[in-house]
Amino acid sequence: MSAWLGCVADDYTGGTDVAAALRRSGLRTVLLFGTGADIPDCDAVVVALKTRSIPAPEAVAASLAARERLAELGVRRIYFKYCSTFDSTGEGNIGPVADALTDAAGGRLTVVCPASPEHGRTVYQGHLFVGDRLLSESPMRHHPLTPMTDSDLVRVLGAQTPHGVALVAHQTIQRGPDAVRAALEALEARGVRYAVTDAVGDSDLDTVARAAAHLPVITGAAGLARAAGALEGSRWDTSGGDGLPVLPPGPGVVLAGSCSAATLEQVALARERMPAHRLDPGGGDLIGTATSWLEEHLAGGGPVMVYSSAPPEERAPGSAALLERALAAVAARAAQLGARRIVVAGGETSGAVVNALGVTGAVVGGEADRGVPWLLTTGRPPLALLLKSGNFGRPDLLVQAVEAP
Ligand SMILES: Nc1ncnc2c1ncn2[C@@H]1O[C@H](COP(=O)(O)OP(=O)(O)OP(=O)(O)O)[C@@H](O)[C@H]1O
Ligand SMILES: O=C(O)[C@@H](O)C(=O)CO
Repeated sequence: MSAWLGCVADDYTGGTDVAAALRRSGLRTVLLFGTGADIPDCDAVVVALKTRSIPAPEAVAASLAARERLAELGVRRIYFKYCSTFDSTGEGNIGPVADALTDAAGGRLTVVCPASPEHGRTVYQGHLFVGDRLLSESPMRHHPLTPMTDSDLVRVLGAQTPHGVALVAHQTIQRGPDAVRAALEALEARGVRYAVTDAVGDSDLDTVARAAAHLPVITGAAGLARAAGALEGSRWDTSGGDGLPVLPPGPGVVLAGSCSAATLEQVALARERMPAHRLDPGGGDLIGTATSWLEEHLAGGGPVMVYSSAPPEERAPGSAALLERALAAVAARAAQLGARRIVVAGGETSGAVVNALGVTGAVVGGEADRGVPWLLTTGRPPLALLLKSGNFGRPDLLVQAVEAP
C-alpha cells in the first residue's frame, strides 16, 4: 500500500470529480464510499462522504474518521475537497471540517481554493465566479439545500470559523510560487489560519500547489487537487486507452435528483429519448408508485429514467430527503431487477443511491465527460456507476451514458 495522498470529499460526485482529476494527473486512484473497504495498491485514496449538508458536528466526526483511516493507510498529505461553487450552509460545513482536519494534522495555516477553471469556476480578488457571473448571480443562488448568495469567499468562510481568513490576491499569485509562499508565511506569522488564493487559470493552480507543497492539509475543488497530484510527477501511463470499464450487460437506469441548470437540460433531453417517470412528492405513495413504474418499464430492456429534477418554481420545499430516499429505493429495486449500469445526477442524490446499493468502493475508470468518470464497483455483482455532479456534463451526457453499447 503506497498511497501518499488522501482526499476527504464532502459529497459523492465531488469524490468522483476529484478522483478523475487525480487519475488525470497520473495517480492510480481508488475511491471509497465510507471507510470500510479493502484498498488495492494505489497512489491516492479518495474517501467520499455525504457531509455537505448535514449538521456540522456530524460532518466533523465523519471527516475525522475518514482522516484516521487515511492515516492508517500511511498517507502523507490530506486534501479536503469541497464544491467548486463552495456549497455550504450558514453554519458550514467547510469551515468546521477544515478546522478539524487542520488541527488533527497539527497544521497552522492552509489554503482555500475552489477554483476549477476547466468548469468555469475562477476566483478573483477573493470572489468566486461561475463562468462570467459572480457565484451569487449564478443559478447556485437557487440551490435547494445550499443556496449561495455571497461570492466573497473571505466573508463566507469567515462566518464558518473562529480563525482568521485572508486573501492572497492574483497580483501575488502572478509573481510565482516563491512570492506566494512568502505571502503564506506572512499570514501564518499574523495568526491567519485560512489563505483564500485567487486562481483564474490552471497555471495559477500550479503556482498555489507549489507554494503550498509543505502544508500537511490543503483544501479546494478538483482543480487544485490536479495541480497537487501532478507535483509528484506522473507514475502511471494512462495514455493507452480511454480507460472506460467494460460495461456490464443489462439495462441502464438514469436517476436524477439534481436541480442544477446543467442537469435540467440533460433531463429534458433524456425525457425525449427514454421512458421517464417524474417523482411527485405530493402524490401519495411516492416510492411504491415509482418502483411499480420501474418494474413495468425496465422489463422492456431499458434504458429508463426516474427523476425529481425541477426548476425553482416547480420544486416542493422540504421534500429533499424524501426524494433522495425515493431515488435510493428505485436504485435498489433496479439492481435487483438486473440493472448493471446506473447513472445518477446530483451529489446528495448519489450519496443516497450508492448507500442503498451497498457500494463501498470502486476503481476509477475513464471519464464519460470532464470530471465524470465511470466507476466499476468492487462488490458483487460489479456495477458500472456514473455519478454526475449537478452542473457538469454536456446536454446529451445522461442519454449517451445509458445508451452507449
Ligand atoms: N422537485 C424537488 N423539490 C425539492 N427538492 C428537490 C427536488 N428534486 C430534487 N430535490 C433535492 O435537491 C437536492 C439536490 O442536491 P444534489 O446534491 O443531489 O444535486 P446538485 O446539488 O445539483 O449536485 P452536486 O452536489 O453534484 O452539485 C437533493 O437533496 C434532492 O432530493
Ligand atoms: O466541485 C464540483 O463542482 C463538484 O465536484 C461537486 O462537488 C459537485 O457536488
